Amino acid sequence: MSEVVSGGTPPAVPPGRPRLTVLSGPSGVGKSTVVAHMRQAHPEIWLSVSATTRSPRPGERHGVQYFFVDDGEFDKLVANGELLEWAEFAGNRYGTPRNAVLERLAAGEPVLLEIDLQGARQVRESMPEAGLVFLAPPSWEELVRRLTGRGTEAPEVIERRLTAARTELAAESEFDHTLVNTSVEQVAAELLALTRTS
Ligand SMILES: Nc1nc2c(ncn2[C@@H]2O[C@H](COP(=O)(O)OP(=O)(O)O)[C@@H](O)[C@H]2O)c(=O)[nH]1
Ligand SMILES: Nc1ncnc2c1ncn2[C@@H]1O[C@H](COP(=O)(O)OP(=O)(O)O)[C@@H](O)[C@H]1O
Repeated sequence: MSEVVSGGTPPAVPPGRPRLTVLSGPSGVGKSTVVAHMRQAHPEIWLSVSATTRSPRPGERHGVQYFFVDDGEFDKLVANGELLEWAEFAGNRYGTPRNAVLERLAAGEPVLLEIDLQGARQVRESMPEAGLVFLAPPSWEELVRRLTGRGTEAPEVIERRLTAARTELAAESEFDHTLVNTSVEQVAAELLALTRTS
């Protein structure tokens, strides 16, 4: 007869070893770059694809970087409870589709969310076992350089994002871990370690 240890299926996420990791940090700090670098070598880390009302940048594709939806569609996602969290950021709305995340977690796979501070706070409330990681710039000047140098936003959009960045940088202490994005390779390795143990 096989031994019954706890009388049930073990939880997909053992206590103290959450497999849900949230990565936040100011726009332009390098979140997408670091995540892409990590996932190139470790595609098993599943990255949630968010819904957003912002317009695609050149090269972005529906269902890859984001699900690009209009205001009405986003309203429906909210009304139907289909989002795990959502927030308005610099004039657009962004949200994490709930079911896909829960399915991956139930399957025991490591899940990564790349979301803003407001979203990170909501996840902390609804899924306190999540590991919250803050990606910080080496300096304010370097953040401005990266955001401007990326060349994807108009000057007034950059200004909005830098205003949000001040609030986000001030909230760093709410996170479980801070990684400073000086070297993409190094930070990607540190993030990988956190997705496994955070
Ligand atoms: N709350 C929340 N924030 C998101 C979500 N998806 C993306 N974001 C955040 O929205 C902000 C703007 O994203 P984006 O327009 O792609 O600009 P970028 O991060 O500067 O490349 C970033 O802080 C993202 O992390 C989401 O599903 N929920
Ligand atoms: N460690 C780094 N050193 C120098 N430039 C970086 C580094 N990480 C990212 N970048 C650059 O900074 C810009 C913003 O990076 P991105 O990944 O788009 O940021 P985010 O996703 O946080 O908005 C990009 O042009 C990217 O190539």
